[in-house]
Amino acid sequence: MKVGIVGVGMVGSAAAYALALRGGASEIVLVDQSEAFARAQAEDIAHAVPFAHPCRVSAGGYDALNGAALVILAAGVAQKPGEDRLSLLARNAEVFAKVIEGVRGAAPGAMLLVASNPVDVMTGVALRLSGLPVGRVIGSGTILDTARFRSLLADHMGIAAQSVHAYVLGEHGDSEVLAWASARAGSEPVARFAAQMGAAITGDVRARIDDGVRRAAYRIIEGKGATWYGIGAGLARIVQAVRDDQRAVLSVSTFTPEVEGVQDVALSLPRVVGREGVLSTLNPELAPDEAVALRRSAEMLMATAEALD
Ligand SMILES: NC(=O)C1=CN([C@@H]2O[C@H](COP(=O)(O)OP(=O)(O)OC[C@H]3O[C@@H](n4cnc5c(N)ncnc54)[C@H](O)[C@@H]3O)[C@@H](O)[C@H]2O)C=CC1
Ligand SMILES: CC(=O)C(=O)O
Repeated sequence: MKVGIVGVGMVGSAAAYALALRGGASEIVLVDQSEAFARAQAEDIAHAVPFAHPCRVSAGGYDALNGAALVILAAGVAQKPGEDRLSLLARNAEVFAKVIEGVRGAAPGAMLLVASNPVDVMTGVALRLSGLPVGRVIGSGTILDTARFRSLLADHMGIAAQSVHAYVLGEHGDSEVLAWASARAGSEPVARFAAQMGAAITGDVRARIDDGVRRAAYRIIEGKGATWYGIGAGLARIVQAVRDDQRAVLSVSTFTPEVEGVQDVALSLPRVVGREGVLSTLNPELAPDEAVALRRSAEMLMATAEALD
């Protein structure tokens, strides 16, 4: 499958690298406002290919995206230390106006996978500008937050993150909702599993994990300027679900007709992802406080998207 990536800074290049290492694409084309920068990234990533899977890595202008089945959008500005994701909206919406015109001109059939922040609102922007069907415009949403949640729960219980099934819902951002009530380890509710492992999930543990997930980006950006490895792997995971029609359950963002009484908003819920993009949406069991928090997150995202119009 040919995959394009527009915006090949930290996030776009990490996605390309993860795709190359995982064998997630037969061809990867990098596009950036600086073509020289994209060429340098492509050359560097191509040198990892002999250690991984066969894949052609190149760079070019928008026309090089012709024939791409999926294009990752990671162009625009990123947060500075202390800045929140929503503050990027006006600048990145302007960037998307140009980027989506270029992508649609060269690869009208390509599915769009949005990473630029604030990713939920940008997913709505991409949907509107592209005119594509809803299921073919996917935001990476909380795929990264869900990975952070699973990783912290797994560390606490001393088990593999792959054995933890727990999702972060709503906004990829400050109002996100950790869905504790539906979290499982193996087949057990996570609290029961943790108690059996001698690692009870006390109020303090829960607060520490919540902070660990919700504030992760702020801490990492403070420490090294940006985040890229986690999201790079998350984007590659979504691409593989599409490429292999895996029907994997992933927390990704897409335009949602109704959630907790809020209509027509892009946010994350667990979705079944396959070749045609988002195939269906699951509504996980929520505790009453989680349902209220999800409604608030949805309302905030909707108000933000409306303010942009
Ligand atoms: N969804 C998620 O979980 C995550 C999202 N992000 C977001 O991803 C985006 C990219 O972040 P980084 O890679 O760290 O930033 P970066 O600054 O390293 O890279 C952005 C790239 O976009 C390019 N660009 C800007 N305007 C463009 C245009 N009009 N056309 C083509 N290329 C253009 C720049 O030249 C640059 O190479 C940010 O919005 C950031 O907040 C970052 C981490 C996680
Ligand atoms: C920057 C960002 O959105 C993240 O690492 O979660």
